[in-house]
Amino acid sequence: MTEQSDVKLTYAELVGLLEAIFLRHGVSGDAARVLAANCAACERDGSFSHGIFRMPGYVSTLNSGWVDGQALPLVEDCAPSFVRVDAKGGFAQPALEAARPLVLDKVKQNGIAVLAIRRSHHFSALWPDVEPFAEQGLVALSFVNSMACVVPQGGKKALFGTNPVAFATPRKGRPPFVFDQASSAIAHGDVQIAAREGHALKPGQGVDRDGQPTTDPKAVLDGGALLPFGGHKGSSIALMVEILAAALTGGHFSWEFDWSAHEGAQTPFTGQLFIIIDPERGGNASFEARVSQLCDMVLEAGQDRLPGDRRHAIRAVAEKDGIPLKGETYARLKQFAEG
Ligand SMILES: NC(=O)C1=CN([C@@H]2O[C@H](COP(=O)(O)OP(=O)(O)OC[C@H]3O[C@@H](n4cnc5c(N)ncnc54)[C@H](OP(=O)(O)O)[C@@H]3O)[C@@H](O)[C@H]2O)C=CC1
Ligand SMILES: O=C([O-])C1=[NH+]CCC1
Repeated sequence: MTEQSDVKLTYAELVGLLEAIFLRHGVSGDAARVLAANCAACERDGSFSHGIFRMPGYVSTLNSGWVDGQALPLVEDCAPSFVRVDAKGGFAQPALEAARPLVLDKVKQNGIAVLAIRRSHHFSALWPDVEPFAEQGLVALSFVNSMACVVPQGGKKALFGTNPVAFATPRKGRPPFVFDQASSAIAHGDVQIAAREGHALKPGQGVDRDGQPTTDPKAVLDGGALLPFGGHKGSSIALMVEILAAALTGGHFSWEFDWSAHEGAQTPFTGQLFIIIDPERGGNASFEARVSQLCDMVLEAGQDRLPGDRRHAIRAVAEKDGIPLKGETYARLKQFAEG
């Protein structure tokens, strides 16, 4: 195999390579492990806008000093069902890991827990944050805001982030049902990929720097903005995410942080909120079976597939054959890890 030929890595091999990159660029051992597993899982599952495509952005952000890879999250037990974490300018996922035992304990005791993370950087997909809760039999919701690049419905100024919402629930006999979606018409990562690959956007996804509708991803990235999905409805969801992920947690709104002094910085410095529920407290012993039944009914009613089906199909192939990487991408990752 030459450096330039395509390669296939196991999940463990990809995690190891990404972990070496994070460590090489100043991230603590605990955080490097969490971030590498997160990013490798995105690549394995075909979440390509948040898999290894993001590694140059992680590296340039770490090199810029914008994020603290060594931050030690401070976990605060503030009420019977409320946990707060100050991520102290580090990444959100290690903050979640630091809080997880206390959150699970509170859900067990009280049936529900809210986890509010502030002063955190989130640069990934949300589904890896919620899916593990559902694998433990819990229902989980999460909200994270990002960087101002979405204009409110009918507006002229980018104010909201692309602000995704993720939901996960266990279901009987199958992997959890999970959806994870931006509140913009398209995620910023997919606009970057479209620009790189020379694809046009769909009408209604973005505007140029003069506020005129455009399908040119470069015009969106060069001073333009994205639109909320579904007009005023997506706009309200984006607004709600700002309230839950930033106002409620004590993090920055998407328009509030200033990274201009950190050339190469790409990770939004905001907040993240989780709501975790024990469905057993609903008193319905057949909850998981009811969810499965509902999912079947949706397919029977004519929907092509359910959210998560694409990811699980790609994951199954990756688990059998390995995670495919282009040779040049693999070579670049090795350079990041070694050079
Ligand atoms: N950290 C951050 O600040 C941000 C992160 N993001 C991330 O970007 C990623 C992409 O977001 P977005 O572009 O909105 O995602 P998509 O529109 O691609 O997918 C959204 C959800 O809908 C499902 N889905 C897609 N197509 C169909 C279909 N035809 N039928 C049924 N279900 C379908 C997906 O499942 P499946 O995965 O199986 O295709 C997924 O759960 C997300 O993971 C999000 O968390 C976005 C914005 C900001
Ligand atoms: O794709 C996206 O919109 C983003 N991903 C990380 C920050 C914003």
